Amino acid sequence: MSVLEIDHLFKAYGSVRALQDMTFEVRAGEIFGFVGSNGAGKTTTMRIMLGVLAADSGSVRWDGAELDLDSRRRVGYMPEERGLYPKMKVGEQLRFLAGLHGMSPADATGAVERWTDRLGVGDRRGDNVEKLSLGNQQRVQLAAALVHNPDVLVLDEPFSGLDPVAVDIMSAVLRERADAGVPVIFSSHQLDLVERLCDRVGIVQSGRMQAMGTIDELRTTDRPQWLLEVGAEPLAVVAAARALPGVLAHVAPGRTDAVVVELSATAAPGAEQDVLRAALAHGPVRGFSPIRPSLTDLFRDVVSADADADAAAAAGGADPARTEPDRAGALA
Ligand SMILES: Nc1ncnc2c1ncn2[C@@H]1O[C@H](COP(=O)(O)OP(=O)(O)OP(=O)(O)O)[C@@H](O)[C@H]1O
Repeated sequence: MSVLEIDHLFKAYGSVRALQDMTFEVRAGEIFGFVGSNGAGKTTTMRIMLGVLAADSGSVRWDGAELDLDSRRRVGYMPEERGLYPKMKVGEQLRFLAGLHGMSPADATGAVERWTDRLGVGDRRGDNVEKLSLGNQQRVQLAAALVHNPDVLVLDEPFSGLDPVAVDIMSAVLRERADAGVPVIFSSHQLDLVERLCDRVGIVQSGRMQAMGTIDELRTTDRPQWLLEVGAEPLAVVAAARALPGVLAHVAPGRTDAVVVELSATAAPGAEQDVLRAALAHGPVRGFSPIRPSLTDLFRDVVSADADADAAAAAGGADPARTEPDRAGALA
């Protein structure tokens, strides 16, 4: 299967270490969400993937071969800073870009019509780009990334500033391209959208891939939590749960009728059922369900773990070139 491999990229801008061993892969047919705090290194990685920027070391490979000038023509790229000529007509500009990617004028015209119609800007083909709203310019920018039917799609924040209808159109287009076998990678700060749309997600921080996997894999933890909704007396239930080996419990924050139960590694298999039985012995149980962290929760965990590691390094205790947190290695 074809794979886009980002392999041990390092990049510094003067004293700023933007990428420090950035490594991950995007498989054919998957949508990969690239998330991270501001300044984490997403744009730098994408620019290196496109050859717009040179890495200090490391490589980017597609199908096992290092990306070169020729193979990069088969990549559709949507740069963060956008790259349209404001005073050029939408249709003319897209045909020009398609031509640069080697399409014949007839094929280019057909593709431009198809994509502008699909993205809802077909009636703006005769307008200068600068006359379009920012959201519509962004739709044109996506058309520019798609017009030459690329084998790989790399999109830097394609969803920022789009209205909900445009988000739906863009999401459907990305899913369609992935289903056609194209690896799709995009960066975004809209984590709900990433959670909904992506097959796998990579969370970057300080120029490294800190956690990677499907949302379900990222949620997997050796300390599963459950929410136990009880009629009354949550403290009695907390005490009963804590009496079981390896079980931690506390009243759910902001609630007077619910208990958070956490099973540590020393809890017996199926200990949650023992907790349930213990709670039922105290009164009715209205709900009992696993707590599934959102991508936003997972993201916060990664970022705060990184901040803690930085603080430890600053205090002189830890190796600044620390190893990656647990999730990264386990799920990469
Ligand atoms: N041209 C440049 N010159 C100097 N430093 C730069 C340059 N471009 C990026 N950086 C720095 O490199 C680091 C990574 O930046 P990058 O733009 O890759 O992050 P990002 O994850 O895309 O952030 P954002 O989510 O804000 O777009 C940051 O510390 C940034 O300030």
